[in-house]
Amino acid sequence: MADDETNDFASPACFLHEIDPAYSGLSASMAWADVNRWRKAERERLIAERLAVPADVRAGWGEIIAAGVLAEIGDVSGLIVSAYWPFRGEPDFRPFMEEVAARGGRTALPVVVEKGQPLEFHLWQTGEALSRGVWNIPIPAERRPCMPDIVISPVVGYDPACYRLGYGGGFFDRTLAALPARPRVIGIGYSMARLATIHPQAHDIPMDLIVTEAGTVRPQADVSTVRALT
Ligand SMILES: Nc1nc2c(c(=O)[nH]1)N(C=O)[C@@H](CNc1ccc(C(=O)N[C@@H](CCC(=O)O)C(=O)O)cc1)CN2
Ligand SMILES: Nc1ncnc2c1ncn2[C@@H]1O[C@H](COP(=O)(O)OP(=O)(O)OP(=O)(O)O)[C@@H](O)[C@H]1O
Repeated sequence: MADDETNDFASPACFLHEIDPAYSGLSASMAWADVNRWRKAERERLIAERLAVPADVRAGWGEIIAAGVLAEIGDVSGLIVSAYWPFRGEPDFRPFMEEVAARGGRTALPVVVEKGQPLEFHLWQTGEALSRGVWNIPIPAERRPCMPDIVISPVVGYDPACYRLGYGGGFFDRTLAALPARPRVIGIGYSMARLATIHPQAHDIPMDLIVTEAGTVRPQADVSTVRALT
């Protein structure tokens, strides 16, 4: 057979582009090995792109995002809110933690106990001592494990179904899967971190919503559910 005859059949026609991007089912379009490779490359690209944004612009976006989260969570008195110590150009949520404390909430930081294991959350508020944990990430010096009511989860990338791409440790997914009660999980990031899909896998757990400087993203499935009910 001549080459040009086989070419018609070399790869099947792909209609994936016709699938509604709101489709939040698991990605069957790529094998995990390919998804994993793609995620590695996307993480590098997204981190490099956000670090290329001037620090003062990022800081301005961070303030807008923090205000958006505060508006979203409302009254936090009596609640435990976990945030994070920022690195690699993540929005700086330390002022947010101060604001939560000023409003009567308690704050916590995530702690990597061991690679491949769920995170722990430990109470920490501004001014309290920090020590260095795994990967030198600052963690509370005093160990006071807690169960947060709200978890703020910084994203490297996100998609319209509110799936989160992180740094590749699988920590938040493992943690949410292991917690006895599910906290409210708010992903936060710059709108430039948006991806059409992160190619969700069985282990990926979507955020309840994602707050960016350009607005709030809720899983599109919710939108169609609401439409279907009205
Ligand atoms: N600010 C902040 N703190 C956080 C998180 C976060 O996303 N942001 N985490 C959210 O989960 C946890 C830390 N997650 C991390 C996951 C991977 C790497 C990391 O450096 N990974 C290496 C690869 C390591 C490996 O493959 O073994 C790398 O990227 O070079 C760092 C932190 C807890 N603390
Ligand atoms: N609940 C789980 N149980 C076991 N392995 C898991 C679980 N969740 C994630 N993993 C594994 O962790 C690895 C990284 O997953 P993934 O690419 O989703 O990380 P990520 O969400 O970007 O990272 P992070 O949450 O640390 O920021 C994968 O190999 C995945 O199979």
